[in-house]
Amino acid sequence: MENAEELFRVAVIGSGNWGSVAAKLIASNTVKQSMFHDEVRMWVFEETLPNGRKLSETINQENENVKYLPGIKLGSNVVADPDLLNSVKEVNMLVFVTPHQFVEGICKRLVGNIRPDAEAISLIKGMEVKTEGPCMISKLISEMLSVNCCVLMGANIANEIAVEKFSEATIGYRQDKEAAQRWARLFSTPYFLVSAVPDVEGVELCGTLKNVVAIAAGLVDGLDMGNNTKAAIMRIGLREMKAFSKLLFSSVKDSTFFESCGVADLITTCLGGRNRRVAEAFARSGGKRSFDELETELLQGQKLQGVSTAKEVYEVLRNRGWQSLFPLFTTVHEISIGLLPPTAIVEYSEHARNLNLLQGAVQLH
Ligand SMILES: NC(=O)c1ccc[n+]([C@@H]2O[C@H](COP(=O)([O-])OP(=O)(O)OC[C@H]3O[C@@H](n4cnc5c(N)ncnc54)[C@H](O)[C@@H]3O)[C@@H](O)[C@H]2O)c1
Ligand SMILES: O=P(O)(O)OC[C@H](O)CO
Repeated sequence: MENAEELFRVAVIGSGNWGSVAAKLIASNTVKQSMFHDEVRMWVFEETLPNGRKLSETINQENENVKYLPGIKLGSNVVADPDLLNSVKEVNMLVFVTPHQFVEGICKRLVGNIRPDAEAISLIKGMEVKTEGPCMISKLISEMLSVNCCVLMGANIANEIAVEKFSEATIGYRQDKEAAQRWARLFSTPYFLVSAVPDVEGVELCGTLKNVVAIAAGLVDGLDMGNNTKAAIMRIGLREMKAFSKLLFSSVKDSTFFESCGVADLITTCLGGRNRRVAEAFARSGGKRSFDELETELLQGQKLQGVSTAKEVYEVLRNRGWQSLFPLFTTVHEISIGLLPPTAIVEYSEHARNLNLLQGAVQLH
């Protein structure tokens, strides 16, 4: 902070389903806590609604995101703004919450246009794959904008938090514990319990990779395989999440997988998430309808992260010759591009062999 008495000003960059709930959570705190400026700006990727009105105008008039979070009041101190650069003016706490595929473009526009003392947090579950290797979204934000970037992930189906049902979340931070505590103060409410761990990569990889496992869980639902099969998929998936994370970053801690961002998010997403839902419909179509088509039909503008993340993970596996070590991740991608039928997710003989390999290759216990 340039001036010790200056209040922290927050902007939420993104206004989808989770972005809108994040704005609501934050707005309920900024009005109560004197360290924060009351107003919360929310950048809106502008669109015209079927009634001809602009989404941002409607949000400001009705205090509701009628497209991505209908029926929920955001708080009168949330101000929607379709102008990205204006939305971050004077802001020193930037909350990134868009589908991961749009972040790089957004950051390019923000370069040179944010406060030098700004700090960031990413609620985005996903990664990018560059020629030099995988790049987590928090690192992309941090490097492009020269800001410290924490992450917040957890068992957080947005529609449930919107109606204030109790849930937990995990902040991952690198060194700046004070910043992590400030983020925790900004997000915590009696129904949204936030804790912080010094493991950015572990927290972010949990949130990212569980979306691939959720696609697998949706496939077994669509094949009517039952609960035992789904539990097996979740167990194998968790094991691959942990092995992949530790191979990429030796600093990732085992304990992170027992936080909300780990096993809890995996469970909620595999039971009730959008990735699961669309994958179920894909399997029920026998793989004949594409994920893109089903996403458009079922989610009405909301975005899946699991299919693109499976592709990104697959690229990493292929580049490093690790495919046979990660049969579930590999199979999800090959099913999603039509190389294998949906039933391949439960053809286990090869998986079992490969899981033994995995145990030998990676220190799992
Ligand atoms: N929805 C949830 O329950 C939930 C919970 C936790 C984390 N997340 C994560 O939060 C992130 C954001 O998800 P969400 O649910 O808020 O979004 P969403 O899927 O509901 O909405 C899609 C958003 O993308 C915007 N968009 C479309 N095209 C764009 C473009 N070209 N450039 C920029 N924006 C564009 C839309 O306007 C909309 O705001 C994702 O990484 C997701 O995995 C979601
Ligand atoms: O609806 P999904 O599958 O995008 O998952 C939502 C959240 O990530 C659950 O924590």
